[in-house]
Amino acid sequence: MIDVCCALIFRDGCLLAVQRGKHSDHPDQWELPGGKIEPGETALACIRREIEEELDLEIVPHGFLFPVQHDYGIKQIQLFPFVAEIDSDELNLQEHQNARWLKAEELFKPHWQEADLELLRLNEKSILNCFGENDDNGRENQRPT
Ligand SMILES: Nc1nc2c([nH]c(=O)n2[C@@H]2O[C@H](COP(=O)(O)OP(=O)(O)OP(=O)(O)O)[C@@H](O)[C@H]2O)c(=O)[nH]1
Repeated sequence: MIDVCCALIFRDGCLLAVQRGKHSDHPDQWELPGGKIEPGETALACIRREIEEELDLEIVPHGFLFPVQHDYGIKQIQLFPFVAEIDSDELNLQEHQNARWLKAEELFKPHWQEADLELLRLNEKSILNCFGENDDNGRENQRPT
């Protein structure tokens, strides 16, 4: 079982999704930024390191969601999701070919990796709540339902 951490990063009521490279496992599919936990590393240290390496960003994780286990046939992974926010607008993609900020109603639009799809379905309610967090201007009321 491969232990992998990933981050649900929210900014301005949107969730960050990133697209894997053309020559990676699962080419062109979308995922949450993150990566494998290294030996001796805590999950928290892992997610901070991976986000720094992949996006050139510092995050302060402030919550976590239910993990999922997924069997891809050739590999089995366990995915540990953290929730985090960032202030910066500056994403510097180091490994991914693309990034997009999803609105709540776009959550299932990207072609997610299978494990992510399970993770999003399992945690859907909590994730939808995160889209509205920190929005005390009532802006969420103006979103199409
Ligand atoms: N980072 C990340 N990996 C995911 C997600 N969902 C998912 O199934 N995976 C799988 O988890 C594994 C993590 O691999 P990775 O390539 O991102 O990890 P890493 O940065 O440590 O890679 P490396 O071994 O090339 O250094 C891959 O098999 C990937 O397909 C996700 O949302 N984020």
